[in-house]
Amino acid sequence: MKMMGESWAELGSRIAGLMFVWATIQQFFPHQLRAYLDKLSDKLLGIVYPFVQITVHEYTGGRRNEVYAAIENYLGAKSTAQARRLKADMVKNSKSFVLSLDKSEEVTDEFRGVKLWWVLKESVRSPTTFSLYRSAPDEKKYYMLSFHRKNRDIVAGAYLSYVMEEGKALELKNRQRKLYTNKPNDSWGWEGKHLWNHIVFEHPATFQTLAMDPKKKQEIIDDLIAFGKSKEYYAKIGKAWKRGYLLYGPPGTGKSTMIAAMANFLNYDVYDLELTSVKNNSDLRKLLVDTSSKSIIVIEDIDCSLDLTGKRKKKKKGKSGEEEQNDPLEAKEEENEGDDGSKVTLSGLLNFIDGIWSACGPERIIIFTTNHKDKLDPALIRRGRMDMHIEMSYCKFEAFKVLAKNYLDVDSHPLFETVGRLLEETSMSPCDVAENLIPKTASKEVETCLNNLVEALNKAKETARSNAEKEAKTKKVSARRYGHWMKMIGKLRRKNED
Ligand SMILES: Nc1ncnc2c1ncn2[C@@H]1O[C@H](COP(=O)(O)OP(=O)(O)OP(=O)(O)O)[C@@H](O)[C@H]1O
Repeated sequence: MKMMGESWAELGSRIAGLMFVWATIQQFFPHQLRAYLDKLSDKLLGIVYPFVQITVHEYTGGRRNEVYAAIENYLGAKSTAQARRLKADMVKNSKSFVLSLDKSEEVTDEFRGVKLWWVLKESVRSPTTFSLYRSAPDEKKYYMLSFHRKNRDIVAGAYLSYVMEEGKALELKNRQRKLYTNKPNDSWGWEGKHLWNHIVFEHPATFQTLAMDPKKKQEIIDDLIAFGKSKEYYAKIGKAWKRGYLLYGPPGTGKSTMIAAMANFLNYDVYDLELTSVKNNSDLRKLLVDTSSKSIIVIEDIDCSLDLTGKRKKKKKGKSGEEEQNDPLEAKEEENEGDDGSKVTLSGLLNFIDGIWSACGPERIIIFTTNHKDKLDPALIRRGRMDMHIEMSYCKFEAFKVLAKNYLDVDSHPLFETVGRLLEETSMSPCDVAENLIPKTASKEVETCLNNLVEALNKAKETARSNAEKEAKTKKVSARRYGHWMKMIGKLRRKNED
């Protein structure tokens, strides 16, 4: 049995054939009669066949058509529910196989009350065409969309854009994400291409498994959601669509885990930029330009990557005490060279974040991590550059509950109260808490694991107390010595005065 759209498509092609014959015969009619017959045939055609068809071919100009790929994705979900015959393919860069319509299958769609029919068609490529596009296969596949001509505007305008957007979003959702690391400059490819190595990004961290204060976590999630939806807003205010996050806190508090959770949440790629292997500001710019949108660019331990503090050139004081401009050449040299031999400078990095080059692709996030926020130049982390400063702190009770759920699959236990009290009395990173929750023996009993943690927390508390005592003692001794020396100096002064 023929389907609705397919029958219309067939009827359409038959009518097209008739129209061709009609057009050939018309050549022999006088001019006035031809114009009249043209009008008449248009009217007749409108009555017999009120449908319009749009075809989208898989290959155009020898390349795979992006629109075709988007339609394939868009129809994939609908096809699963409607079509009798489906095709399963493993698509490049996709994490799962993709279901799509098989040949001559039809899918019905509805958009703002308008009914539409999609059919996948296939014809054999003619030998001449094939020789032109050797990379394309023998079969010529195309989607045919049929709809009533009264809906022409809505389909050509809103519907097709909607299909493209949805198809691209689905492609993004199904694709395999990547973790990029920058190659050393001497192994960059021809014409400065292939500047990054990549592997598949498969980090399991999510916001659900991230141990931190739930209120703070929700704030970050809300911020990310708002960012993802702010395309129009950024365009309206005339700012590049990007956002900066500074993650700071002691080692093992989850800064890297947070980045992985963010990337998984947004479905973004991650570019892990190792600043110490970047030769100069110009290479830094090239690396930035070679990143894609929907990505997170990370510079971990920014304070250790380069000595970025105080690199900004201060203006020299002139004799009059007024500030003078530096010699332009000297300024340029100093601008281009750091103290540690590396030539990436603070100003280069600032340009990287918010210079004109940083707007070369939309929807990007830049993250810096550090264990020492106070060591960073304020210019680098001021609001607007690093829009949100996120402190990753030592483990408190709320964060512990997440870890207990992750590692022991428990929501409560009589020992929770003791753990909560001890976490208030001592500082232990989530990394160390997690480490102590992992069963050390064959026994995987919750009680044993929690007791291990209590023991570790008591030990940490004791170590902290004795360290504090030692420090206080050292300070007391220093103060005594200081008093003694001050007395001696006083005595000598008095003697000299006498
Ligand atoms: N907040 C957290 N939530 C869940 N797991 C955590 C958290 N913090 C640390 N961990 C665990 O500890 C390990 C180390 O944490 P992570 O590397 O994210 O810390 P970091 O702050 O980036 O440390 P560093 O400053 O040393 O790079 C992670 O693999 C994770 O298993």
